[in-house]
Amino acid sequence: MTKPLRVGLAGLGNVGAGVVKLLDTNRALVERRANRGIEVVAVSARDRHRDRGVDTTRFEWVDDATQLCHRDDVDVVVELIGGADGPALTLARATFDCGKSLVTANKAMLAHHGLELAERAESAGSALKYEAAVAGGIPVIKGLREGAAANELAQVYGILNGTCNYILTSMEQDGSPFAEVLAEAQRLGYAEADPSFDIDGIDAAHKLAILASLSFGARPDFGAVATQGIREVDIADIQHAATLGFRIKLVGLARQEAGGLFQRVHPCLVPLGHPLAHVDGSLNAVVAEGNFVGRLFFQGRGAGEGPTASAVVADLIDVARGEFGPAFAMPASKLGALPAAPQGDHVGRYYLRLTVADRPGVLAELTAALRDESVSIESLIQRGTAANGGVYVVMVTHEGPERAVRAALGRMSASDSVIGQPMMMHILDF
Ligand SMILES: NC(=O)C1=CN([C@@H]2O[C@H](COP(=O)(O)OP(=O)(O)OC[C@H]3O[C@@H](n4cnc5c(N)ncnc54)[C@H](O)[C@@H]3O)[C@@H](O)[C@H]2O)C=CC1
Ligand SMILES: N[C@@H](CC=O)C(=O)O
Ligand code: NA
Repeated sequence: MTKPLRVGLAGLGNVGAGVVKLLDTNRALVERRANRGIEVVAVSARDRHRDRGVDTTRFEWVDDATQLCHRDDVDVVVELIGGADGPALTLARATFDCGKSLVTANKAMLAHHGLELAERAESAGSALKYEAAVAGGIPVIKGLREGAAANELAQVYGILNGTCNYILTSMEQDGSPFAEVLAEAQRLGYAEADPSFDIDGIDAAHKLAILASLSFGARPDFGAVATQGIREVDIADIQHAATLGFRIKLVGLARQEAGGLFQRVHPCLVPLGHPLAHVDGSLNAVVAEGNFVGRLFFQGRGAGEGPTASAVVADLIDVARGEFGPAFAMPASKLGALPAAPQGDHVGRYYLRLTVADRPGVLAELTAALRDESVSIESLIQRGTAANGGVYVVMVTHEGPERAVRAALGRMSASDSVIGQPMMMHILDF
């Protein structure tokens, strides 16, 4: 049998410790599948003595993670530090400079520097593998890069952040307060080091930039993703949505439109009949639509130690087998800089929730604003009393350009009758 693949592991947090546990538990199986052993030889983290629930003292300790790739006894580096820049990026560059392969779960780094890293990997004849970076344990990178490679993809979208999905599901099912559920998601190891990356949609946007690159042959471009998180989603919105036959999910969506590549992360109303509506807790799901394969639906655990380690070790098995290939859908030199589609051109139905003073004539004011922007309404309900003493007015528009709906909302917000910030959300209609 070929000599074992020797791993230098940078980062021993949730995911790093999970990788060590998985390799311990499934050692013989991994060896059979890779046709050679996979052995961690050296590790690096911030704190040498922390209890990680697994023995890491048997590995060589390296204070400076960058040194891992320079060691003669390391064939492949696994980067599980995190962060778009800083030590993770330094290590990734150094690994390719050393002519070695890199496995990473770092979506932030790939969304910002994916093209550069793919070019470096190709020049070095090395592999850049990142299955864990998008939707944790779900094999969606392999699914799109390999399984769907023969298809023209019309759109790719899904629930890409386990922490947000866990929060929205708990708010809906138990009425739990936002802050309490976020703390629980952190305890369970789902959240990013800075959880605002989760709740502000940034983490999902990192993943969407990677999915868009794989799906449309674009260079990963985090800056082109319009991003809105879940901070403004109120428990009242969740209840109104349920009354109307929807669930609220944070959805990342990329599609080719007439004006270019549309990329957005935003809370959406998902009809109960759509499979995404039933993806709950820390589960993630990705939908891709190909011109020959039709609709693909990937679902599974998107965050946490075990599922993420599963994806990291799957990549290590690829490297052990010598299965390299381009990092994204095609060689880096062929990835295009696609123009971004104007967000206002997006056509769809929208949910609008306003809190208004309970007095005559208010509804007439609101409907006048909609009429002036040529937005037509499919349904309108006035219900419940908000905490600020106003009443909720909830509307669902007919399909139309987003620009017009935003303009109408702007007019409505300017009215003295509207209290506080209105909420506007997209309805997922495909
Ligand atoms: N936790 C999850 O469910 C998932 C995490 N990821 C990604 O995996 C990566 C790791 O995430 P977690 O394990 O959750 O983070 P974590 O915060 O639990 O662990 C980070 C580790 O990196 C170490 N570290 C920090 N600076 C370092 C440096 N300069 N040199 C060496 N080690 C250093 C820390 O000591 C710690 O052991 C991140 O890129 C994250 O976005 C991806 C998918 C799921
Ligand atoms: N913080 C992320 C972890 C996985 O990528 C999430 O909650 O999805
Ligand atoms: Na994955």
